[in-house]
Amino acid sequence: MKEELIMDTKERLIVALDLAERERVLGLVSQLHDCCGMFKVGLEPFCNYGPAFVKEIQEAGGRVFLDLKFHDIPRTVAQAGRAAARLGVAMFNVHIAGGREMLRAVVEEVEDETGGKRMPLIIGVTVLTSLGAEELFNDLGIERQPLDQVLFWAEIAKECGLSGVVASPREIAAIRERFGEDFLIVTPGIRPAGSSAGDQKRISTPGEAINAGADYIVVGRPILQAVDSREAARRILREMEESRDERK
Ligand SMILES: O=C(O)c1cc(=O)[nH]c(=O)n1[C@@H]1O[C@H](COP(=O)(O)O)[C@@H](O)[C@H]1O
Repeated sequence: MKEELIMDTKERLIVALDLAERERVLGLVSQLHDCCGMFKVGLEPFCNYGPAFVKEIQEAGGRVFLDLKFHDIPRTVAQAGRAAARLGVAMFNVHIAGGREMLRAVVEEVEDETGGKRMPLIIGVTVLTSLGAEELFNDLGIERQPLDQVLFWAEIAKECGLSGVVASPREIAAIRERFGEDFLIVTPGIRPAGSSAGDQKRISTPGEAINAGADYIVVGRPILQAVDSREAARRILREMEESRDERK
């Protein structure tokens, strides 16, 4: 029974493959493919191994979240989105800070590429989880508090037809309340009790994120750096499962 529940919850766990060693990454994919819903291929593995690597993960049975955080002029991002759709990724992301025209252009181009069928989820990055109020103001000149800025950008993402947003655990409840159940929330900055925060600032445990209403959680180092990565992933799944039970 518990095993069945875990299988359901596993779709919500995204493992970030932030590693440079190709064999290690492929080893993790085979070790973890039955305890997570997607593998996130971000800048590090993509710059090391390119699109062929995405294909290799897909051939090994993994669904891919392509995390390249597109942020450029509308045409460039739209064409990159088309290429991501052709790669067959399940999800990719763009910075909402690129503006409405960029966001609308990428949605349109991906719809055109896929004919609206089997479209990848397009997720908007709000305020990076490594930024706090101080950096937001001092480094980006943004006077709003992180929560207000996230809600401001989430509104734009929704208006432009994105599937949802990436936001830290601290903003999940407010996004859910304002934008409803159909707007996806993808949450990195996840740290099981006892893990070190590293460069992340706005963090929570897996259970807290699920309780607050996250659809997906993204976990990198707490799984990658564990002595037993599979056991670490399964422990996170158990915590997520317990929190879903509490939320019902
Ligand atoms: O878009 C992301 O996935 C992302 C957005 C964000 O605001 N913060 C953030 O940490 N991420 C990604 O989520 C992952 C978190 O990794 P860990 O901090 O190692 O669990 C990294 O791959 C980041 O690139």
